[in-house]
Amino acid sequence: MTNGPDFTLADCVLAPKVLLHDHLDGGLRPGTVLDLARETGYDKLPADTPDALAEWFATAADSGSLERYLETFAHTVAVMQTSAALSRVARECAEDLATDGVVYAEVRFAPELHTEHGLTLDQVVEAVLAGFAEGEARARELGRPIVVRCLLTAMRHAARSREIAELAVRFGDRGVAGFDIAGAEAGNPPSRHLDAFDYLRGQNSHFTIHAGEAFGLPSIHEAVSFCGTDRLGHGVRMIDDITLPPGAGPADHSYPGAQLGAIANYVRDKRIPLELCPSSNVQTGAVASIAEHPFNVLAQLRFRVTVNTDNRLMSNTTMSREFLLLHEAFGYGWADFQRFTVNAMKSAFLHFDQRLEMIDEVIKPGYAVLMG
Ligand SMILES: O=c1[nH]cnc2c1ncn2[C@H]1C[C@H](O)[C@@H](CO)O1
Ligand SMILES: [Zn+2]
Repeated sequence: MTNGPDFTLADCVLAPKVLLHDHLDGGLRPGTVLDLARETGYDKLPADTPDALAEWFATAADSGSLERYLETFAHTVAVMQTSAALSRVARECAEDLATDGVVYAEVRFAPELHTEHGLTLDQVVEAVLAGFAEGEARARELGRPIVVRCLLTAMRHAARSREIAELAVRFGDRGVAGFDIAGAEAGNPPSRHLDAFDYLRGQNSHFTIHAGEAFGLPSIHEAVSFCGTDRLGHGVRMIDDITLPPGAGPADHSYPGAQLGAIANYVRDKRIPLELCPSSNVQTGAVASIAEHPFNVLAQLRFRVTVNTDNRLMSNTTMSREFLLLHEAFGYGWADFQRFTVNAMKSAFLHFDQRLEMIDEVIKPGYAVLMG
């Protein structure tokens, strides 16, 4: 790997970044959670100042279990039940990502979780799209242009995936780029939702599936081979299908002699993107630490790795911070980050010409300046 100069967080902010895996209900500003709770009469928040609330989310999510990590979303989802709240959260999300130097983002959320106060699924999606459009406009005014698309998530323990898939297709020309399945992985295999995936394939639509996060290879195998996913949400457990030679470690950067099993070979051969989320994986216990994250092995073995935040509030993180953590753990330089960013842009649910334009007009020129 390129051992670049020592980076600061500010350097990482300057790099153009592409974010494919970020949850809208996992990225609220703490102050906004408090404002919205006050406005809607939600009185169950565990803290009453932005700092204390930020601290609570980060600590509670740091649980070592995906199930307990997911419990923290009760508070954010509770305050995202009106059109005004959804639009505000989406607008601030676009602004925050743009300020962090993200140039293209696909932000996901589950419409079915936002109908408790009577909104229809269509109204939920319309409110979020309006917020993203406002945020994009403000970012443009501030000279930090960003393109934001959304992915509609269906919860894997529920039974509304076909309906949400149809919603995604219906909004396909209005800013919804694809579909996703999320929630507690164990006991809820992706093949439960084959009907939705078959429908999406029939519509030539794109989807990603959370797989290989809390649960291992069988989940990845189903997502890839039975469901035909375009990308893997996390996919970090892909490492379970790779045998490294004895003694191989982070210092041995090229991992010669690594043996790939059938699933790992298939995912790499087909260039199926891995939406890796380093900090989130540490919090849910999928990996022990950033230094022990398989990111580097997978990158060295030329899987199509991408860097993502998952939930900025729960992980108290940003894309720039994830870059910095990877730099500190593995010594990545700008050439590496350009590769991961181009990987992500190639994997976006946009048309080919749009992806190419972002790579040629925004990403490569941005890194050329940094490497200059
Ligand atoms: O990392 C995750 N794995 C599985 N499900 C997740 C993850 N992060 C967020 N979610 C769930 C909780 C949210 O309410 C839902 C929609 O964004 O997706
Ligand atoms: Zn996720």
